[in-house]
Amino acid sequence: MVFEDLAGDGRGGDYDADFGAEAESEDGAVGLREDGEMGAEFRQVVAEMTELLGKPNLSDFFPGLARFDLQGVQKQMKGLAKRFDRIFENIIDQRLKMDGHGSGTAEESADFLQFLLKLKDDGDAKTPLTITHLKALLMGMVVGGTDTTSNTVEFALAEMMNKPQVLRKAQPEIETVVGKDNIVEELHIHKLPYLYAVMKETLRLHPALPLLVPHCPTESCIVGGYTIPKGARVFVNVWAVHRDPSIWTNPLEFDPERFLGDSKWDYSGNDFNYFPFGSGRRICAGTAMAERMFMFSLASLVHSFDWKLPEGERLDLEEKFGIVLKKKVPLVVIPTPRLSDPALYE
Ligand code: HEM
Repeated sequence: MVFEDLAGDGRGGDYDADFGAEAESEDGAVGLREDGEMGAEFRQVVAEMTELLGKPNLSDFFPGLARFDLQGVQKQMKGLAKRFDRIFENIIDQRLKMDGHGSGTAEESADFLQFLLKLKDDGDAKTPLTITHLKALLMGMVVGGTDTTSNTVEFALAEMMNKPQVLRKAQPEIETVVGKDNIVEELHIHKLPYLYAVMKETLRLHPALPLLVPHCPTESCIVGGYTIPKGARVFVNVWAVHRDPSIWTNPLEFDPERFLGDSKWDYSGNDFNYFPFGSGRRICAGTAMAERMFMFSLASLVHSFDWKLPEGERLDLEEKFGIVLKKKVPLVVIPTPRLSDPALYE
């Protein structure tokens, strides 16, 4: 197994050519053929949407030109939104059909979607949850939470391989909590302070959204002596703040230790020296999930495998700047199992 392209975007060529995963079902409905194909299409739409979100759009800078959609960004985005919608409808339909047959299958797989559908059915007359809300929520989660988290895990592993003493410290910590005869489970991840420091340090050096998301004041205001006019597009360069030598000692060094002990840094959004998840009312809605996904993925990778670079490969930590920060060259590494029982890998 080669661990590569965590972001799932190592694609090239013509995306539309791949958008052929549709088939006419017996009842004439157009649907996606197989779960696997749906998964591939899904990953592709997420990647395309993330890329498009980061594309500078003339219409944002010259609103008078917006109706011409000169770069076709709006048109492309509408197309992607339709593709997303179709995928979600398919998944929801499948789930509702399972429910309808009363086979018990849906109950067995009581997952987040199941929970949302129940919430919709139970209904709250004051703030009803409709299928449209539900689809919007799922879209927010996948667009906001997929590439951000996977890119952070990829950077963390790359940094750990670049600094083997970090890996050598993380592995025994996990081993003590989990055991070499066991795989990582969610209950373990709260007992790994060193790995948590690795996560914080990765988010300092490589914040997944280096300029946060564009903000726009509803009223003119003065910040630090500068007037920010109503409606201005404001980018906050958290990437630069996280590397500011007046705040951080050796800012360019990957050093998880700085987040250990009585470290005062947290990312609750109250400290404008360290805020990888943003701040205020629009702070990341998925911080808790990001923590769990990151910690679970990285702990599992580091606990279950030793990692090395392919023969002759050089470790490259360069970043590709965009609205979502990612590695310029995807990490390609070779895992070697390290757990005591091969059955744990089945
Ligand atoms: C390492 C992982 C992640 C990082 C670094 C991150 C970072 C951010 C940042 C910086 C913002 C903008 C905050 C601002 O401008 O002040 C944001 C917004 C958001 N994030 Fe995340 N995020 C991550 C994972 C997730 C996950 C897993 C989800 C969903 C499950 C998620 C959902 C959202 C949503 C919905 C918003 C928009 C919130 C709003 O505008 O009210 N994020 N995120």
